[in-house]
Amino acid sequence: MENRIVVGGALIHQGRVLAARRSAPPEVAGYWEFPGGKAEPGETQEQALERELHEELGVRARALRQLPGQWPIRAGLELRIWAAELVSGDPQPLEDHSELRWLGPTELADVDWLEHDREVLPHIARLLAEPRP
Ligand SMILES: Nc1nc2c([nH]c(=O)n2[C@H]2C[C@H](O)[C@@H](COP(=O)(O)OP(=O)(O)OP(=O)(O)O)O2)c(=O)[nH]1
Repeated sequence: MENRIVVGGALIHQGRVLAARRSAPPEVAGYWEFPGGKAEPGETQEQALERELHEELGVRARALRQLPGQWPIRAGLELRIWAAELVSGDPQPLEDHSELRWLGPTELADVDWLEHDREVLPHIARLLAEPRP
């Protein structure tokens, strides 16, 4: 069976990134992640990410680029993390999350990330340091 991709979105807005605290399932509940989910068959990663961010947070977002790294989660499931930008809306924890936090460049280590997500934090720190238009 082909690997199914889980896309996590590092949603960036005004120099901060959104972290989301999972509410389920029990093995990951309480940990912080980049909101997202599984790509459906036929969907690109960008489409999956934009759909998931709309479903989970109620916002419109645009996928920007994939960050380095890919992590097997379990058999047949692999995580990729993308940078995304907020197009419109104010993120709300509509599904899967109990809490949301915008983190600035010096706050990235302030939440208890899922272990794979922790690995992309240096890339996120660099993105947040880029000058904004
Ligand atoms: N969404 C997301 N999942 C992550 C991240 N890091 C990480 O290890 N995971 C794991 C947790 C879950 O086991 C799996 C993703 O499942 P999910 O529950 O978000 O996917 P989904 O929304 O499509 O779920 P479902 O429709 O099948 O219920 O990947 C991350 O940054 N974002």
